[in-house]
Amino acid sequence: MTGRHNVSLCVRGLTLQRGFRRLVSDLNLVCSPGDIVALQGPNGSGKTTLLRAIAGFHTPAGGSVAFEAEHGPEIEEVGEVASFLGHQDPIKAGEKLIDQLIFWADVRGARRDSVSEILDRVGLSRQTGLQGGVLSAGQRKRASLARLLLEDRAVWLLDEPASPLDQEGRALLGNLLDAHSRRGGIILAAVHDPLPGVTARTLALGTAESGVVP
Ligand SMILES: Nc1ncnc2c1ncn2[C@@H]1O[C@H](COP(=O)(O)OP(=O)(O)OP(=O)(O)O)[C@@H](O)[C@H]1O
Repeated sequence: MTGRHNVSLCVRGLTLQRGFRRLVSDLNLVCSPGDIVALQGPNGSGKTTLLRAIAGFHTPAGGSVAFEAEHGPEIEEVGEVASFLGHQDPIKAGEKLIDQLIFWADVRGARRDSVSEILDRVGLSRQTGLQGGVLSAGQRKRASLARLLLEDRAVWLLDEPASPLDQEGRALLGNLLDAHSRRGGIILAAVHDPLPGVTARTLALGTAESGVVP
C-alpha cells in the first residue's frame, strides 16, 4: 500500500433524475481527505444513484462532480482516484478467487504480490482456491473489500458495505474504514444502519435539504 491520499471531492449543484422522477436537486458536497459521509434515506431516495453519479456511471441532469489532487498530476478519469463497490459483487462464479484478484490487480495497476496478504486481511486465506460460485454472500462481500484494498484508490464509494457481513466481518469493515480515513482516504457510503467502527457525517436524501421530499 502506498502513502497518504490527498484527493478532495467537490460536488456542485448536482441534480439527479431517473425517468420523470427527480431524486436530488442542487446538491452541494465537499469532502476533504479523511472525510467519511453516510448517505441515508428511504428505499428509492437516490443513494445508489448518487454514488453511481459520483463514480461516473450515471449522467447527472445538472451540476458537476470534480476530484482534485493536492499534489501530483491532473486527474483524467474517475477510476484513477475512486473505487465503487456496488450492491452486486463482481465475483465471477466459474473462476478461482485468487485468479480473479490477480486479474483485478493487473487491470487496476496493483501489485500481484499483494493479493495473498490482502485475502488474508479480509479473512479469505482458506478460500483462495475456491471458485467464486461456491463462496457465501458474506465471503463474496469480503472479496469485494479485498478488491478495494488492492486498488488502493483515494475515494471509496460504497453501497451498503456492511450487508451481509457477520459481526466479525463488520468489525473488519470498521477497521478498514478507519484505516482508510486515517490515511486521508474519503468514504461515501449508502447505509441504512450506522457504519461500524467510525464516526461519519450524515447526508440525508429524500428530504427538504436534498431538494426533494418524497
Ligand atoms: N436504471 C434505472 N432506470 C430507471 N429508474 C431507476 C434505475 N435505477 C434506479 N431507478 C429508480 O431511481 C430511484 C432511486 O433508486 P436508488 O437505487 O438510487 O435508491 P436507493 O436510495 O439506493 O434505494 P435503496 O435504499 O432501496 O437501495 C428508484 O425509484 C429507482 O426505481
